[in-house]
Amino acid sequence: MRWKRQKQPSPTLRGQDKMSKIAIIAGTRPELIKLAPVVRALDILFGKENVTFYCTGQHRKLLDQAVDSLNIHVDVDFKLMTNTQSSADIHKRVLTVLEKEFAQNRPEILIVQGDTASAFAGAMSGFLLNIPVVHVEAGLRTHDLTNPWPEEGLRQMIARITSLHLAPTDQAKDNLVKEGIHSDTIHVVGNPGIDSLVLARQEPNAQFLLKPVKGGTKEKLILITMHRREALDGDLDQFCVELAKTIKQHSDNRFVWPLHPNPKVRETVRRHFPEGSKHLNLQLVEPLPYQEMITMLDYADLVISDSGGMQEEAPYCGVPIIVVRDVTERPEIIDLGLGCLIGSQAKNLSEAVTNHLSVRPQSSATEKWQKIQGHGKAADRVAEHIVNFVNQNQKNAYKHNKHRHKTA
Ligand SMILES: CC(=O)N[C@H]1[C@@H](OP(=O)(O)OP(=O)(O)OC[C@H]2O[C@@H](n3ccc(=O)[nH]c3=O)[C@H](O)[C@@H]2O)O[C@H](CO)[C@@H](O)[C@@H]1O
Repeated sequence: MRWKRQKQPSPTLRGQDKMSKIAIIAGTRPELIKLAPVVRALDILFGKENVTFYCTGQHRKLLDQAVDSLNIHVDVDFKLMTNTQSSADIHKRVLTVLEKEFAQNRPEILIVQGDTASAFAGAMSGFLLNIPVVHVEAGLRTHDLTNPWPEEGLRQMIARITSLHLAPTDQAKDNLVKEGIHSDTIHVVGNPGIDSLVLARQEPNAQFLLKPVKGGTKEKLILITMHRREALDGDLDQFCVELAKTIKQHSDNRFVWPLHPNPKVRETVRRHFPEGSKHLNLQLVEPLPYQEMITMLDYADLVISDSGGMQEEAPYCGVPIIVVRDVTERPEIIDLGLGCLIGSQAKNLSEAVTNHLSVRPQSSATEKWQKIQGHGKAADRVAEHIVNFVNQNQKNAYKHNKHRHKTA
């Protein structure tokens, strides 16, 4: 996927005395996928030289794969990941490097996305240095601090220290208002991750799909991703038990599972499906480059997943999703009949697969979800609100300075 980072600022900003410096922080694959279109839109409005895309390197391999696949340029990569990193450790190191960086290159605003350690520590560094924080994907909630863990807690804490909340949906905005966030500071913008998806669908990469597994022509393709941390103490084990039954009962269909690199995920999965064992209709593969993943998704008949992004992307492509969790922060997809929640123990997985393979989601429901997600134009809305926010901040600062000079 190709996009250019342009140098000329738009007319919207030409009247300004000084060009604003914008910092954007990402640390993981999904943040990169969702922020790449935002970086591109901000480059156009503010000029590339005023937009710095920082990468903490919280997740190395998946992040590098996404950088390549999205062809996005990272300006500063802190390369923080270690093999033994704990959650506290990564938070501490992100805070430390950003404090040092911003002491030298202070941005006017700082943008974070979602609910990762990089997003939280990034927001915290802005808060502590008195730099206004903009939160993309604000307001997603399960209201259960253990699920997803630690993401739900991180999202809620980011909201407390954010100045501009860019919510993907009306529901997300309502969640924030109920938490006492002033509605003037919240804007519903859709999901910029879908902008990346729309672009990826324009250049399908079907390499992986061309490799036949069984030679069957009527087989349906079921795509699996599973990696939630709260599932690693038992639920993932139970999921594998249910999956083993399911692939047997659906032996005419093909199941493909790109395995997350987390060693705990791999070790659990390999205990149930050892390398070299004959599960002819289950393929365990390496994580797919983003573009191949989206092509695969477009070909898929069903998705089974605990991922946040997959809950947005599958329904967008009209592919039903079985969500292997107890709660979801994207209840709209269940309400619209685009998927179901079967619980983190995946009881009745096989039955759910049968049901979803026999009925496709209604196209009117898919269209509603596509509209909610912003039709691939969310990044422009994000950028527009950021321009207004920056302009407003500069006006306020000007008034404040004038007042100070008068009273001095
Ligand atoms: C439960 C939850 O909501 N979790 C959060 C989590 O992401 P989330 O749970 O979405 O994280 P994942 O690691 O599942 O990433 C999903 C993304 O990776 C892509 N993919 C997946 C497998 C593969 O082999 N190749 C590939 O490219 C998918 O197409 C999707 O775009 O952090 C995100 C970033 O802050 C947030 O937006 C989400 O809210």
